Amino acid sequence: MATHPATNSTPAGPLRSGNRILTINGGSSSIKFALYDPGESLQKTLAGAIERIGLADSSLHVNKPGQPNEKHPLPAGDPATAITGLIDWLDRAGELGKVAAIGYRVVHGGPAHTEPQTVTPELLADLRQAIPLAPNHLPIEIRLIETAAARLPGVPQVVCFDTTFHNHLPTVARTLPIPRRYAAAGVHRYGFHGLSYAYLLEELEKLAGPEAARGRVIFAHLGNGASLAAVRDAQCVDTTMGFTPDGGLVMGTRTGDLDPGVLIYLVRTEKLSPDQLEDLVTKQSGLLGVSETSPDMRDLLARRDNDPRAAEAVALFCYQIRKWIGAFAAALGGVDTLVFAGGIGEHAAEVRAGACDGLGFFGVALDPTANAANAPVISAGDGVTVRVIPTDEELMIARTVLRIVGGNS
Ligand SMILES: Nc1ncnc2c1ncn2[C@@H]1O[C@H](COP(=O)(O)OP(=O)(O)O)[C@@H](O)[C@H]1O
Ligand SMILES: CC(=O)OP(=O)(O)O
Ligand SMILES: [Mg+2]
Repeated sequence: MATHPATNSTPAGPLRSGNRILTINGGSSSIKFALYDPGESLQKTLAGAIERIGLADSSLHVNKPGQPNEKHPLPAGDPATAITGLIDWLDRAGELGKVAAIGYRVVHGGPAHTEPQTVTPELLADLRQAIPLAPNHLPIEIRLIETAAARLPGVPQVVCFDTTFHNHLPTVARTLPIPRRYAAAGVHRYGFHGLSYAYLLEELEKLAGPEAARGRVIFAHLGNGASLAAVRDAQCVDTTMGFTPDGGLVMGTRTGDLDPGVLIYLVRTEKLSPDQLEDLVTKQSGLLGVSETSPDMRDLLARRDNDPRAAEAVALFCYQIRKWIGAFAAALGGVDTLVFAGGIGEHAAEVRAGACDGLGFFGVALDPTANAANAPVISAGDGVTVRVIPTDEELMIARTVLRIVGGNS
């Protein structure tokens, strides 16, 4: 196959202090980014996000360590416009010329790509083939890679997959109960949010020691997309998301697990096309569908005293997390540590309290004051240690880039 220079990224030698690694974490409504100096301690020099992509009031938020946060209007009708705007802004800010490598979070690499690697035309072709496995994420992620590569030709690019953390799921957790021939074609549980889980596991070891990190741990990554992972002896033994990031726990706009009979019913009675069905279960459902107002937990918590639909959406989210904690406690044979992370997990005390409510029978009890303060440890008593750990997918991407593209000078 002919190579396209803009997307044929090969390592360009060791990264040096003063160079920058640009990390890009693209989602359906936001793009998070960061710049790292690849010197000794891999220091973050700048971070930010483009939010509300596709809406009239999209904006660029920038945070430089030790300086007040900046917010700039940035027209971003679609992700390609957003990334172009970001690159233009980095150029004006004098940062673009320092970018010596780019790392991307890519949600799904399909069956063929589960380990981080440099970007090649062949990889991009395979990612295009894998779009039906993550239709809400992959088209955007591919556009981001292509657009950035065209603006920064010759700069090495590395992709890091969300699925890598779950590569060794036990067969019993990996298997979906459909005819075996589909499993052979790659239809099985993959699991996602793996960069976040890998970071949280490392942080847990730093905070609580190797024994805790090798114990029975349940991680709850609760953001717009949300999942839980059960980890024992530092290996993932099960996770809520499945073949696509649409499964498992109810999410902002995604159903999570749903009786397949509902899908058959909708196709039969409403004559929905595959695209319409996808839009229904991935964009109109979840917290948005139940509340009829918003997919955003902040909005729902603010409304729930006056709007029973918002209250029901919050209650459903908490109830499902509690059920998954119970299920994963069974899978692990008990729980030593429970970790909350992600925008909701890190900031919404009410959700953590709701999720843990009634779990005292197996040793989960929260300290209400610590929980309200989003403290690092929010449990009471000597049962399960419940922690809040801010996640950092960007740092995991930067570390991977450094490993693949070249060491420190
Ligand atoms: N202070 C807060 N209280 C409650 N929810 C919050 C708070 N801050 C952020 N969130 C929620 O976190 C979610 C976004 O999480 P995030 O991890 O940033 O999402 P993603 O990376 O999946 O786009 C939204 O539902 C938002 O309302
Ligand atoms: C996998 C997934 O759902 O990612 P996000 O939470 O970023 O949408
Ligand atoms: Mg996220």
